[in-house]
Amino acid sequence: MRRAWTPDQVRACETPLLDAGQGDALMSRAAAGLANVCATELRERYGHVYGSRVLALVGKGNNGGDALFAACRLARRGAHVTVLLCAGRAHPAGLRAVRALNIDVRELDESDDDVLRFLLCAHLVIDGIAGTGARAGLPDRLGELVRRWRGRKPGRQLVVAVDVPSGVDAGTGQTGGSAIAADVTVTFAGLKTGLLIPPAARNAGRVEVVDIGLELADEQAVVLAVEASDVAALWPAPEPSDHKYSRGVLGLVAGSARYPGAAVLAADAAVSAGVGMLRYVGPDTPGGLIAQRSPEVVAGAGRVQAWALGSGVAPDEESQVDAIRAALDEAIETQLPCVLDAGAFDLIYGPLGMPAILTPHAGELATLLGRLSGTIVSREEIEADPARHAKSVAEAANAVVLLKGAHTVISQPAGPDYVQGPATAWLATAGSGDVLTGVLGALAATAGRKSLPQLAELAALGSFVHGQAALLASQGGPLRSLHVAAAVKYAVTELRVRAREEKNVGQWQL
Ligand SMILES: NC(=O)C1=CN([C@@H]2O[C@H](COP(=O)(O)OP(=O)(O)OC[C@H]3O[C@@H](n4cnc5c(N)ncnc54)[C@H](O)[C@@H]3O)[C@@H](O)[C@H]2O)[C@H](O)CC1
Ligand SMILES: [K+]
Repeated sequence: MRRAWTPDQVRACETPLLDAGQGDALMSRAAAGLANVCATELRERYGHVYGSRVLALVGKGNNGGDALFAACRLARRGAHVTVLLCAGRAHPAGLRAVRALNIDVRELDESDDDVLRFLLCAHLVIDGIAGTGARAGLPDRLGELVRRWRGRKPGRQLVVAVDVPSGVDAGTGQTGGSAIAADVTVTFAGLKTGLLIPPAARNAGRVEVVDIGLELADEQAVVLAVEASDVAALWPAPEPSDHKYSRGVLGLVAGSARYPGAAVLAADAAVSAGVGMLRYVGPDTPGGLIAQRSPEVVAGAGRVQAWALGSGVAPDEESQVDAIRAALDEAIETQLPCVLDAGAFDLIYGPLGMPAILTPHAGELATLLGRLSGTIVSREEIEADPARHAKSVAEAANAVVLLKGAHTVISQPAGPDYVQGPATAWLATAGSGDVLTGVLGALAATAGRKSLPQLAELAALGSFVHGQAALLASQGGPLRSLHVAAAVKYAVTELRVRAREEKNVGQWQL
């Protein structure tokens, strides 16, 4: 599991060490780790550190201090380093250290053209403008220069951000008018929440964590991300004694004559994800199509352990809307977990009475926000701060909210958020969401877990595996949702087999 902490949590952890006079030691470890990553990246991209042109953008705080000491280390290894002071002043000891090495130190009072020339000619730009002490957005002139640089940046140029890309809010993940877009972010002690949360997560590039001797407690992390090594342990696997009913039955109310495909895709995905049994509730079209493609599926209502409701159901499909309403009533009585999508959102007016995962995209989340809390927000506003808006709906609906997008944000009323990064942009195609509903439904039915924190973890797991299945289906090219549904089986299998091989254990032990 990837874990991230807020800047406040990191600072609280740092305070005792600073009080004990360890500040310089922390910065020196941070700078050493940063310089090592820079050197490795330079060698990989250009073959050498010696002779490479390095530009360090340096702000007035400790983030700039890290960049200055790292610049010294690179200069000692033969790099041609230029320091650009972006705020007039800078970390005093760091500045003394670069001056002692005769490193070229410039200020922002150079002309725009000169600054741009430095930016465009460097092999490597180190972004030490601001770190955890920063607000979103860069000051006006700097912001404008960074925008112009981004527009003309040479493809091979490397940008390494110190701790967080400058211009992003390290806590909330918001970006201001302009922000640095890094290839690599070298972060200290542990991930900051803004490195996982979109839109800032997009600016971070690959994130490398450098150990500087701070201990952040795993259980206090507030943003998590499921990764490949988690899947074997988290994916609900059958016991030798299981049968189809004990394994978990999913009820699916989805699709309509107008949108039959949604039901076919959700059903295919649920079967592919290894549900004990799937009961499809709905009209002959798409029922007949499902039966043709997945003969395992049983038609008609019956006992289930979870419901997946709403994909491909329009508000005027009365019989399907009634079936969703009946399923929700039953779920409230028996506390069955429900996965709600598309047409099911129209039936949500307040806190839900059963454990549920809602799977809106930004437009649907905006509608839900308006209905549940009277807040009018646009799709764009949601995309600028998805974690906050997902949390508002999670609280108002008392449910897990999985907000679909390139990054998937999973929020719950009380407990950590999860953010799953994009697997492949080819997943931006019709039917992706229906496949996800099927996967989540299968997980809810087979996991036997019902608390909202448990459902949030399942939602993150389902989202991650959905992405892995998309990678298998895509292989770097276009994909069909039907193939993503089929690939869910292979994604889970591959990750389980890999874990077994790594742990060298038998087939029932994971
Ligand atoms: N956590 C640790 O143990 C360590 C952290 N290190 C590094 O220190 C920074 C945090 O340093 P701090 O001095 O608190 O703040 P910043 O350098 O991030 O910001 C300083 C300064 O910048 C101005 N500012 C605010 N917003 C912006 C902006 N958007 N653009 C430009 N300038 C801005 C503001 O006036 C601030 O006061 C942490 O990230 C690490 O890199 C250590 O060195 C290692 C130990
Ligand atoms: K930075």
